[in-house]
Amino acid sequence: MKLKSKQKTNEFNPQTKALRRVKSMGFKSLFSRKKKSSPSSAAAADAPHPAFAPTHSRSPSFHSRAQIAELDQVFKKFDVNGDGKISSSELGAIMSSLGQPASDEELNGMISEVDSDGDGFINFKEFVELNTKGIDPDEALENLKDAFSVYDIDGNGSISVEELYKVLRSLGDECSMDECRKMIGGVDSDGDGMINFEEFKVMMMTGSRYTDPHLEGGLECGTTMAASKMLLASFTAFRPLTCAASASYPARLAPHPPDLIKWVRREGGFVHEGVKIAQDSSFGLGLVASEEIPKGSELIVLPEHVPLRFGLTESEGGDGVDSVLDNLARQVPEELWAMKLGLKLLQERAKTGSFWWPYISSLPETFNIPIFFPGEDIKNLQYAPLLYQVNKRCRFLLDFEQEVKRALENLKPNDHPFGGQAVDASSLGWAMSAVSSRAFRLYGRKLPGGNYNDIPMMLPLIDMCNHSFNPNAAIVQDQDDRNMKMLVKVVAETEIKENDGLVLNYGCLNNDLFLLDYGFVIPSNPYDCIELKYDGALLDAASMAAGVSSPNFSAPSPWQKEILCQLKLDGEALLLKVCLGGSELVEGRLLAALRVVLADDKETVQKHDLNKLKSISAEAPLGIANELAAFRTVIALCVIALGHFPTKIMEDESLLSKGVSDSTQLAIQFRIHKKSVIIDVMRDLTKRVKFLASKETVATRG
Ligand SMILES: C[S@@+](CC[C@H](N)C(=O)[O-])C[C@H]1O[C@@H](n2cnc3c(N)ncnc32)[C@H](O)[C@@H]1O
Repeated sequence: MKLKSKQKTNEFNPQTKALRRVKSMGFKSLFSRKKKSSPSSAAAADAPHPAFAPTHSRSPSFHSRAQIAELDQVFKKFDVNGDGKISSSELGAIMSSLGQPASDEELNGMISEVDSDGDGFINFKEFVELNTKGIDPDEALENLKDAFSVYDIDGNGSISVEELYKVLRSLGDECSMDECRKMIGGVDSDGDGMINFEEFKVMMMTGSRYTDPHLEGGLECGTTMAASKMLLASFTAFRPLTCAASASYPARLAPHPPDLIKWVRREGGFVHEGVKIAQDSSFGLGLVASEEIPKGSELIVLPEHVPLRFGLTESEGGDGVDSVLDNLARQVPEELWAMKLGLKLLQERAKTGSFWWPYISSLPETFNIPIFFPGEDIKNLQYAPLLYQVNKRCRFLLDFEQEVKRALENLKPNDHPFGGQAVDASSLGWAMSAVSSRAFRLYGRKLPGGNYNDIPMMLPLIDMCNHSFNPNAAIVQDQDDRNMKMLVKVVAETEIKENDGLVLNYGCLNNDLFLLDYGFVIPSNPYDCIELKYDGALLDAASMAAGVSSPNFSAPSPWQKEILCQLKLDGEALLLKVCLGGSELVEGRLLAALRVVLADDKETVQKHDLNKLKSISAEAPLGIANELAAFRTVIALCVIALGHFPTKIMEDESLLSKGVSDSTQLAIQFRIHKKSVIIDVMRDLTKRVKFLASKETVATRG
């Protein structure tokens, strides 16, 4: 089924739009000014700037002395060497600080577009002209919104003194809190001590206080300074990678992130009227149905530009990734793919005016996953295979931190992919966890052969869906053949009742993966299992404990060895990890090995195909006695495995009942579930043993 695209163009995407315009239209677009298309306005746009020829002005808001003073200040900041003109390399620095690096050729093209005197530089007159003519009001408003979001760090719709202070200081401005207070006071027309968007707009457009036509010099000065500094900051600021703790639970990067549903709709996506974001008592935020929704309904449709991906070039519909990031990503092992996309996420988190900021600001500030557990709680997991994975990830992050530092150390500030900010193991860990707990691996574009490539993506809003093995919604992808755009949708798999959460199945995973990647575990998870090493000596011990006389797992006969090789439990291509539990109960390779090594008749074994020997539902293929010996050996193995846990389930439960930290609670729950898996396997096999023993007795009697 092909979906009709609901999306027109990327109308509300200032970031992509700016980039596209910069690349295609040149330097003027850097300041997001657009000539009007009507002949009269085009003519007006070509008129000299009011400051130089007031009679031709069509842009009264830029007449003011304050405005020229602001532009002068901005010009001086850009004109790094102070020679009164902006050179190609200075322009390159600006572009990079905007996260849009340009080649020499592009830079020269941009300069020549505005360089009316043809000297290869942009002088102040050309700069003012560029910034003041042919302004499209809608677009100017959009740009102001972007600029406003730079300061409105917590996204609550107002710029506080602290926010202004933080942003200006982060730009190296030595301003004091007092100065920031004054700047805000000069603009704050409703007197609430903050700048809301209306006040910001007036300040940026007029550079003056709109409530009072008889401005005092001091006030105007304060306002002009604020506007000027903010204008500059909006071009060059970055988002801090560290974040103050938020009071609300679950803590998000911004305490009051924007409404993601509105954002998705604004971006041309679709969100069903009956879908709302709500707090779930145990799963954090989630999506719920505020009305009954019929089966088959589309719940969310994301246009192609909304998912956050790594490494798609512009021509592929992405926004490209810079070479520093690319080189770093190459050093990430495939199994830690989440770190690759994490690099991109971190870059966007640091970037001012990132298109994805409304989404990123709503991400959790921290993740309760084992790499962030205190050492004591890593030990509390009590399960070696998981401890190994956690240590591996921690070691990777520490090593990767060094790689990142090395890659960033000799970079020019403007080439820095994270806006000049230091990136350490914990910020890398945040990004990796954000991706591992929220990204989906979906189809990318259709390849020429008709196949699709597989791309991890972060899906804003869709990733608010929590997990269930009995989902009521599913992700569907559709390519709109007219524009080859890939849409990602969530569709109701069942009828959804009012107040039901929308839940997706994240995958049939064991608790190790749920804990490592998502920070939760599932009781009675049908896919949970325990991992053991196939070890001849251990199996001999287990077998003897089960009453099997002289088992020969340590020294199998040549024909048994041959079969063990086929099972990868001997020989060169060894894969000694085997599992108990999960849907198979006893992993087929282990079961076949037990049956074969406990059999002493080569001919009987060779009558059977290996797949039959691997199957637990094949009823005692090598005879009841052999099956009983195999199952009893597994039960004894389970007893040994249980004995490896330092605590018993009852002790764990008693600890939980006393009240412990979140990470201790998770670690204890995890180990309880692992022990339960072992106990369940023992229980199931004991039933089978009883049944087989009764059959054996009947057979013997018979
Ligand atoms: C893709 S996000 C879902 C949205 C998330 N609840 C939030 O607040 O943003 C995945 C995270 O949700 C939580 N979660 C989802 N399903 C869960 C479940 N079945 N049990 C416990 N936590 C769950 C976990 O914290 C997980 O890392």
